[in-house]
Amino acid sequence: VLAAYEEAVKCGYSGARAGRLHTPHGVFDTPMFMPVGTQATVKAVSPRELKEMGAQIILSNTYHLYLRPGTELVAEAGGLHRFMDWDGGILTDSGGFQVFSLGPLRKITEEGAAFRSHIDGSTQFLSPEIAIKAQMNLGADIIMAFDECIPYPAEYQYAKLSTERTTRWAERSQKAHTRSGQALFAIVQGGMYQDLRRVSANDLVSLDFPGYGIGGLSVGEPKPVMYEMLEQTVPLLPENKPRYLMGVGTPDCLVEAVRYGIDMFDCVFPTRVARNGTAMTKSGRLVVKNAAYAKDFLPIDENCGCYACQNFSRAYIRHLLKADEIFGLRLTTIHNLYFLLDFTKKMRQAILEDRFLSFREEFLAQYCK
Ligand SMILES: CC#C[C@H]1NC(N)=Nc2cc3[nH]c(NC)nc3cc21
Ligand SMILES: [Zn+2]
Repeated sequence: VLAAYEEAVKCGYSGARAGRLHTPHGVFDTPMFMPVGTQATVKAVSPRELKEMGAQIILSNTYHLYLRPGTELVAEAGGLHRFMDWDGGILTDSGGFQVFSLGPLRKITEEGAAFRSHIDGSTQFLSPEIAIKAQMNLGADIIMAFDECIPYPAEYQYAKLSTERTTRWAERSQKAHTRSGQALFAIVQGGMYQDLRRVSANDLVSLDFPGYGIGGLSVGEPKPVMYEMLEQTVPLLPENKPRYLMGVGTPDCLVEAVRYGIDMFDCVFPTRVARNGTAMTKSGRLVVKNAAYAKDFLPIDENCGCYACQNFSRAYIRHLLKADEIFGLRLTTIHNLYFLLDFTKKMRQAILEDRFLSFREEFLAQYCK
């Protein structure tokens, strides 16, 4: 039950694999894309629409919910599933990344991170113990250890000390985690240093977690560097445990990461670009707002099975976006989420039929970032 992972099929010539993730809210297929619902909602879409498009696990952020409305309040409401009426899987991030990327940082000590709330400027403090207690209150199926995020770029010495602290904090997260039926994943750090990545992975594996996140990639480094880090790190993680590449990403990154053996992804990209009128297609991005589509009565993608493509034209969606109609954002968001969910389903099918490498070749040949 603890996010037990059973590997169904391993693709011969790469690390790609298709598996199933067991959680208290169901058994879910991997590779999987998790729509981001930072503040207990996936922006502009309802839980019913998420179900309809095939979403299995969604992500929420402890940092945001801790600051507002408060994780105790969510616990009193019956937990995050009840609060947002979502009966699928939920993964919560620990706040480690957001503390470093959102709140004006005050001070990091061995104890934890002091910061100012980006909402009201109040002084706040997160530690492994506080972040784990907050996540137990939220009641997600999978929760993340509280880590210290290495900025990019970072000096070797700084990256080394920070990675070692993340491992100590992972152990403290483990000790603070007392909720059964809920899986705690560790987060592999190490910046862009292969040796630190290997040390981080080995140290966390010896602490024995039910799954492993990989953090600090896709932060602006050249893609070959990201793939090099994956090649060095993923093989050190147990084959029978899920690997989650945090915050990634675009379809080309997904297909490469799956090739190296990544099972789970989350990314704000599809929902974020949808809100400025950009649709994702297998040939790259389509800016529906462009004048070129004013009289284009075809759907965004004729082969797409989503609600937007089945019922509406580019001209109509462009009209809504130009008129600042909320329904326009809803349609581009529905399409982008469906596109990524369907893409991971296609990758899984290709792995099961042992044709993943040709699937990857064909996709990359057609897709331009
Ligand atoms: C360094 C580090 C780290 C990771 N630590 C935690 N707790 N969450 C993350 C969320 C992310 N989103 C993105 N987007 C590119 N990268 C992420 C990295 C992390
Ligand atoms: Zn569509």
